[in-house]
Amino acid sequence: MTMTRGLEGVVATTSTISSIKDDVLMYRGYNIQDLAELSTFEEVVFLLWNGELPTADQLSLFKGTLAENAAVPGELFTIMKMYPFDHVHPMAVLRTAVSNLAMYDPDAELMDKQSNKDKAVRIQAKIATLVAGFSRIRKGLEPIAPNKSLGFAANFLYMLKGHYPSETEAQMFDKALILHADHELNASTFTARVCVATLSDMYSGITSAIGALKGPLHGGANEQVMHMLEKIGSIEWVNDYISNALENRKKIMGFGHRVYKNGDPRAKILKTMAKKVSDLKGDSRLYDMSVKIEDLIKEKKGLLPNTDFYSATLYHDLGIDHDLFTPVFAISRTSGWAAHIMEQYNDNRLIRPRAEYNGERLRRVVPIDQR
Ligand SMILES: CC(=O)SCCNC(=O)CCNC(=O)[C@H](O)C(C)(C)COP(=O)(O)OP(=O)(O)OC[C@H]1O[C@@H](n2cnc3c(N)ncnc32)[C@H](O)[C@@H]1OP(=O)(O)O
Ligand SMILES: O=C([O-])CC(=O)C(=O)O
Repeated sequence: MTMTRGLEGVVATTSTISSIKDDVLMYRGYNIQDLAELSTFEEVVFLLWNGELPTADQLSLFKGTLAENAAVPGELFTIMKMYPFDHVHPMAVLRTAVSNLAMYDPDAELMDKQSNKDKAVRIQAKIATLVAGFSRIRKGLEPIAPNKSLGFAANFLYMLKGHYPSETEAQMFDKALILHADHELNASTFTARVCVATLSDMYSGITSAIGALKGPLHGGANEQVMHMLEKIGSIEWVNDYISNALENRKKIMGFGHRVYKNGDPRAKILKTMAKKVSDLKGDSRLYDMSVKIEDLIKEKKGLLPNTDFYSATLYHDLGIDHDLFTPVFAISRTSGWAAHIMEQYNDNRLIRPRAEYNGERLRRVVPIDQR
């Protein structure tokens, strides 16, 4: 048996959903740069789940189905109102809420292909409503019902803020959703696949994936990037902060990647988007700080930003609360998780690696009165 720490370089499955090769990320063979430029999040979700981009008719039907399924049972919001808002993290709320959602789905345990596809639609549609609803509830506001005439991205921003986003805001958010939708066998997707490979249900798979995404080494890094920017405060303090952090061997959130060694292609696109939105806002303070941090980390450590770095500035400038950055990531990644869950079911085998035991051996049990 060979042991690889953190499973680095281990190929654990085959997949037709997304690929990373020579630092190019593709969904179903399409470069994400092209998808971000020429498609919408709904088209990408359809692509991930069906293997093909939709025709205009298919897209219209799919968008309608998502919109029809966006409302969540009122009981869920009643339960949310009882959460202790002062210390609960929105990712903990989301993890619980998605698990709770299963209780209100009479088909939660059905395992045939069509039932799983229908469940994927329901979870994808409702997860945005759950995040927006919680955000309002904790501010003492009532959740806003989904607006069926809006696209997925615009509807989320509308339910979150209570007013319609501008076309540019909706477009930038839509592209961010596209860029976060899937990423091969990242930790949360692997978690989802391990979970459902026991033939557990899709809600369990998505719930466990949310738990894995929450961590700061994975999706939780985008919120931590914002904490860092807040702590630094101003561009003139970047040098001191970063030098000090590196001297103390602290990890800089939003930098480094297990797979990309020459840069995360999503970070480059998100950087351009963050610039556009900060220009639009007329306040480039965070963007300028971010660029300086990027230059310094590259120079001092040779590390490049990952998807969580510039998405933080972008989400901030889109007016999203900082602790909702990771739930927003989860909204998008639900599409990828669901695609992988369905792929796992299609050719399932229990995922059960081995551990190389390196603890003590052949110990004698001493009775309790002699210990
Ligand atoms: C959507 C996503 O999940 S993208 C990733 C989001 N996570 C982050 O941004 C958190 C910060 N980054 C990291 O912790 C890492 O780069 C990870 C978790 C992304 C990848 O981890 P691994 O592949 O296991 O790399 P590992 O943590 O072993 O790092 C290798 C070396 O680079 C250093 N390094 C890696 N990332 C960073 C960083 N962000 N800041 C400072 N040093 C770093 C490590 O300290 C280590 O150095 P050493 O060999 O001298 O000890
Ligand atoms: O692939 C990874 O390890 C992490 C990542 O970038 C993602 O999930 O988007």
